[in-house]
Amino acid sequence: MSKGSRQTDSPSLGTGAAMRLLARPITFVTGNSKKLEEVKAIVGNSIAFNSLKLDLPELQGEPEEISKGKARMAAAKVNGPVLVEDTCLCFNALNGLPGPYIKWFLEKIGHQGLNNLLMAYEDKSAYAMCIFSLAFGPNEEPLTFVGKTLGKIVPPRGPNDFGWDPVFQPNGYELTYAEMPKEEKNKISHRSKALAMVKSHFAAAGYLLQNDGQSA
Ligand SMILES: O=P(O)(O)OP(=O)(O)OP(=O)(O)OC[C@H]1O[C@@H](n2cnc3c(O)ncnc32)[C@H](O)[C@@H]1O
Ligand SMILES: [Mg+2]
Repeated sequence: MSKGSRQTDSPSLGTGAAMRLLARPITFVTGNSKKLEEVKAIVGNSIAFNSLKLDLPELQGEPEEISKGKARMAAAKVNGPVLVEDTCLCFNALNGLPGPYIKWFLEKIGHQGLNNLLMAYEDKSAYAMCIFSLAFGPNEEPLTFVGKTLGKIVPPRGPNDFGWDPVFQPNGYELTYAEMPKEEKNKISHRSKALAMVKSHFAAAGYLLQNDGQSA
């Protein structure tokens, strides 16, 4: 884990960086409206933010570095503090792949193709991982917040609303993410675990952020 990273199971919080956000609204940048929907539902009123719909380039590399690079690009576009996230779906039998490349895998081979990738392996276990990055400007080291949910890859079940939800069944559930009520997914998801860290980070600084009503 690199410098500035927070993991769900090690909530050590620093307050210095968050204090600097007081004067400026934060912008959550994503091209994915389903992500935005979930982020809004999970944070409720606890973090005020603007949003900007922007498709940033898909980077390559280790997941945390990808998320940080995305934050730097977003901060350069917005010219202010930003929050971004990058989502991975990692198959243990494939040493973590497709990981950050899941978007293209899903687009090219679909749900059945993702199952087929694991056909030769007994081990169908996988984890969903979300890495939020908070950046104050394009030239500053972003802070990262990592959330993981463990599960397995199954033949698709449930509505095809959001990405790979129909093929991911979290441990302890008989339902895929897609089959769960949204509120249930948002209680246990990789995204909600990472956002809990983001919320703690802001809460530790003792204030709530204000937005300026600008969202797209
Ligand atoms: O603009 P950004 O935020 O990058 O949005 P994106 O859709 O490009 O998202 P990623 O680069 O993080 O790629 C993650 C892929 O996984 C999908 N995805 C993300 N979160 C998911 C979730 O909770 N359930 C199912 N699919 C998800 C998403 O639709 C993409 O295909
Ligand atoms: Mg993306």
